[in-house]
Amino acid sequence: MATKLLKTWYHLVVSNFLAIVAVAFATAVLRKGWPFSIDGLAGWLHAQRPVHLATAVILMAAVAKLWRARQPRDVYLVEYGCFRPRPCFRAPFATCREHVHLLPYLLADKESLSFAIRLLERSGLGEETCVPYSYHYMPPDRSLHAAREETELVIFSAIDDVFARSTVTPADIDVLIVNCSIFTPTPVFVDMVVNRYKLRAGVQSLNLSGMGCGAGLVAIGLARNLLQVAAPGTHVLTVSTEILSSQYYVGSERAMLLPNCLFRMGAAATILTNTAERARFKLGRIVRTMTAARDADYRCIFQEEDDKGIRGVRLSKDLTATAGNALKRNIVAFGPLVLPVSEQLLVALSLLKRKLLSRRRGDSKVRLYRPDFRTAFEHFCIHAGGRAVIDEVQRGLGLSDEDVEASRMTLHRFGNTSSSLVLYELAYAEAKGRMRKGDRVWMISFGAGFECSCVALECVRPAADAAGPWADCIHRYPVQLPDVAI
Ligand SMILES: CC(C)(COP(=O)(O)OP(=O)(O)OC[C@H]1O[C@@H](n2cnc3c(N)ncnc32)[C@H](O)[C@@H]1OP(=O)(O)O)[C@@H](O)C(=O)NCCC(=O)NCCSC(=O)CC(=O)O
Repeated sequence: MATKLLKTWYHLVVSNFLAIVAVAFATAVLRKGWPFSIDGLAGWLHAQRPVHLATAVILMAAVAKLWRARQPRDVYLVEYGCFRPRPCFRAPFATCREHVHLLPYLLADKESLSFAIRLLERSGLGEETCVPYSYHYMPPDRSLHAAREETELVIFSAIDDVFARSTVTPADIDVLIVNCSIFTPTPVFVDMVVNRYKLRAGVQSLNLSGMGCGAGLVAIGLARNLLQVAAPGTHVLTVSTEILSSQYYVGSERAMLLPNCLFRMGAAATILTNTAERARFKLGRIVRTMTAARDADYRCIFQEEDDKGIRGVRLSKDLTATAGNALKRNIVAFGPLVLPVSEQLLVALSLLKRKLLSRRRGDSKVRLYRPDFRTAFEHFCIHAGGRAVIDEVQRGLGLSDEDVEASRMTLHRFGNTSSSLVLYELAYAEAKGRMRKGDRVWMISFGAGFECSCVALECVRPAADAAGPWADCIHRYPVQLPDVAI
């Protein structure tokens, strides 16, 4: 109790140190110079030549305007929308179990069969996650036609949702960014969207592919960069998805079977702009870290053919450790931008202590202080790549079960929907009514490459209702997750 109180006082004093010094200084100056005479000041101004006063005012106004113009514009999230799958797409465990028992290549390899079932049951996914129509066929329909059908369903639903929730119309969109990692048809996704919503001929469009689950935040970062220098009132529409139909792995290699168990259908769309009206969130700091220079990291999520020439995506067993390391590197840059001074001071002191002790005793094992990110954020949206990925981030950042609830529940309800996941998690916090004006959100994503992106948001206006992907089930969450420790 006493330690908690001490910590609160410490944060209060250190975080407001500059303000405290400024007030003390101003008081000292006032005490020395008091009493000021208004008449004296008026007299002094009167004694100046009017032309000098006017020049000074104009000069100050020009400098202020120039300074303001050189500042990057603030960027806002106007609204976001997510694809909500209908119950007919559900893939309960019983159906998955039955289906894998009907796949001849898995039947021939009993070990891989039981491995796939065991992983599914321990993955953190629930009974209501959804897969595209193509997966409900036996064997799965991996045709281009099926993939295109899935694409149109998920991305148009997400875009319809975001337009329905905001006053922005398709005619207002100036820039369009769509990301999908594995599947890239021709014409590409942006053309599909332009065609469907009849966007203006001059719309700038970008398609991001092959970047895995991290691409959703990469798209938001790209939109932010464009909006910071664009004319006021510019609107960017981003769409994040992963199309599964053509990617179902029909072999028996464990590391390549894992994506079949984890990935589920989903998509999310956001509208961003650079004026504050109509905004729901203000974008804060964004930091992206690439670790692809390390061979192991580069091959961590790898699309290739197995021994039998069957194409799939191999997920390395080291993925969670790789994600943890990438996040650590990211935090080195992100932390100082978002943490309060009081936390940064504690990190600096522990660094100093380690340096001194290692010099004196050769003891380099002094633990560094782990900053408390809960002093900087009220909500955490961690890419729910799998149960172990959330475990790793929770452990690494020292977060509580409540802090990672949105991630675990999203994995349970929707599965790993790839780059759209973090927006489903944001929707969870909003649907639960936990988001308040001024609340800060930390989004963390990982993606093939390997890379880690962090985005900070501040809530300007919470959602008016719980409509969205969680509308029909939020009352059942949080659910008790099965204990898989044994
Ligand atoms: C899959 C799990 C739920 C399984 O958890 P468990 O509690 O069962 O325990 P576990 O980790 O020991 O694994 C159980 C068994 O699976 C094996 N196993 C685990 N991961 C494996 C892998 N990648 N390749 C091959 N085998 C693997 C283990 O060796 C062990 O085998 P045995 O029992 O024989 O010893 C978890 O490991 C997990 O969440 N892993 C991370 C999943 C992941 O990579 N997600 C990221 C997706 S990519 C992404 O999201 C980003 C992107 O696409 O860009």
